[in-house]
Amino acid sequence: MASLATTIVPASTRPAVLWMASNPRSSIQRPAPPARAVRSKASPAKRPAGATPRAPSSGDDADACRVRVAVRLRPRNNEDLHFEADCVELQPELRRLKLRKNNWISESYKFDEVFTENASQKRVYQVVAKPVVESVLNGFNGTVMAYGQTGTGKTYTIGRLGKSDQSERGIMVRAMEDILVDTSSAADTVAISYLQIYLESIQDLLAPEKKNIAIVDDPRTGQVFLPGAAVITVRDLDHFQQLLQIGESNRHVANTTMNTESSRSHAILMRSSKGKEECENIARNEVVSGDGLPVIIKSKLLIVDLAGSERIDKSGSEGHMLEEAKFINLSLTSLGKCINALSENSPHIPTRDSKLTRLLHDSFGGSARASLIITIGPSARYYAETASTIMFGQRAMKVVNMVKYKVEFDYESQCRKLQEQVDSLTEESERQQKFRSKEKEQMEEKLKICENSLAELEKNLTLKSEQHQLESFTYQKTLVETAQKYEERIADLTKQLEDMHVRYENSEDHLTCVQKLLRKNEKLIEHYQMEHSTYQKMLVETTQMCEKIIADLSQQLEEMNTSFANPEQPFPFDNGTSVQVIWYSDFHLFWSYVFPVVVEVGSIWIFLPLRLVFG
Ligand SMILES: Nc1ncnc2c1ncn2[C@@H]1O[C@H](COP(=O)(O)OP(=O)(O)OP(=O)(O)O)[C@@H](O)[C@H]1O
Repeated sequence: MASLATTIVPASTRPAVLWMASNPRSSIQRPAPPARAVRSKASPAKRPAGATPRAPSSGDDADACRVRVAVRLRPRNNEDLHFEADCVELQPELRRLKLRKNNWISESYKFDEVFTENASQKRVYQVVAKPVVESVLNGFNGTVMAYGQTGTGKTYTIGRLGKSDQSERGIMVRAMEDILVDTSSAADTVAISYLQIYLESIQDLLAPEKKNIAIVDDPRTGQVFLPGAAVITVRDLDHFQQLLQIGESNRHVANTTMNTESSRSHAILMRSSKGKEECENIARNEVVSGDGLPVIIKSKLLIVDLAGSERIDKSGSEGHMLEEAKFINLSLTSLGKCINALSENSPHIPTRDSKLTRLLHDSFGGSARASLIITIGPSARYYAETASTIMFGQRAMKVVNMVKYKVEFDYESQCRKLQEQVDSLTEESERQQKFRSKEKEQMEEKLKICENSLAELEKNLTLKSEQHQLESFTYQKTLVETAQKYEERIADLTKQLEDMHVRYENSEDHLTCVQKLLRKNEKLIEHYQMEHSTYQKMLVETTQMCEKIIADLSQQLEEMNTSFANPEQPFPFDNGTSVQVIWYSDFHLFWSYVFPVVVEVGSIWIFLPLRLVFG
């Protein structure tokens, strides 16, 4: 069994990895789907449903699952210009590389692709990484790894951000670009972890406080996990580039004689994803037989930027850097051993020798589709390092992966779905309960209002009834009283009537009496009239007589006055006789006035009743 340890020249290193998800529980082996374009947002491609699970064994199948290896030549740098001789000659059209040991000895090596120093980043991605990315998007695990001597362009090829110049973008950014284009569904997620293996300790480049992260193997499926690593969901490409930048700033880098920015750790970017539509497809057609459980395919992509191998005597590493270089070379040697074992179909693969090989256990030489790009410099000065790298690539080309299609029942999603249903039902139930209790409260309130109204009505009714009773009583009383009054009145009236009858009868009697009296009075009137006329006659006569007397007397008086005035003339009543008349007017009788007339004649008083009768 050939060992890479013997072929890899101990040197400095700087590895990096991008990791994409896997299914830890159930896996079903399936053949690799034919390579095709990365799915577009508009029409996401489905994995062929009829693929039959089987492990590649030989011939075309074995070749289809073989690790693809491309070699990339770095352009000359200032140091290379000092050495005129190149040790490599590329024949890209033949996919061959000629390695010249000296002017006489040279060897040719065939690779899956040979990139000259003029090869663009885009072309490198399309040839080396894109098929793996497509494979990952179809549900397979995939690994892209860069290996090479320090300063030959691994980080340039893998991790270049290309923010200012998009054409400079490396494999990590371009892979994520394709993944994000494919991950259009809201159900799909893209999450990454970015780690470094530094001094045999796995550290989180996105959460630097996480050091010495443990590797967990699933003995049943052979899957590798890093449960302690931060998993960040990628929002978009800008976000991803920011994450890469953060990771790069946390990566251990040193200035060596061979590279001013030499990575002192292996960087590993892991990307995990899951596709709902594919799961449904598989659930319907292939995997699930009527149990109705959703399945999910998780695929994992690892992009690894290995630390560069370096010869300590050439890199000039000392002290801590020397310590770093030893660890780097140790892990790379361990990787070489594993690749040797894999290339020779050895029953034992010493993956447990280093953190790097443990981490790559299921991704390189495991169940993943893998591509390796080896980077070399042109200078003959580094012939041995270049030769070692080429041999590493040549052995890697013999590694055949057992590409597996990872399917697992999506208990988590099913559980989440059921939980959502339970939550929704609970929410609905609570809502209903709230509604019912609110309704109950409202009903109780209404009932209370009704009861109050009823009580009020009853009260009013009682009051009214009492009032009515009182009124009725009063009315009855009044009625009785009125009846009594009427009865009394009737009695009175009856009595009055009787009285009136009596009086009428009496008045009739009286009338008869009056009539009788009238008749009597008529006679009396007649009598009185007669009497009146008699008296009138008498009055006239008396009056006449009195007037005569008065006249006589007046004459006598006159004569007497004359006598008094003439004393020689004798007074008619010289004998002393005088006459005086006295009148009384207030004396009257029925229908007549009686005037008493007193006449004094001499010493005799004569009383004369004078009666006036009015007819
Ligand atoms: N194809 C290329 N075109 C242009 N420049 C390149 C190319 N490859 C490498 N370089 C340059 O060479 C230098 C070293 O490259 P890089 O750091 O990528 O090497 P490395 O293999 O990652 O080294 P290390 O292992 O020490 O980290 C960088 O300045 C880089 O820009």
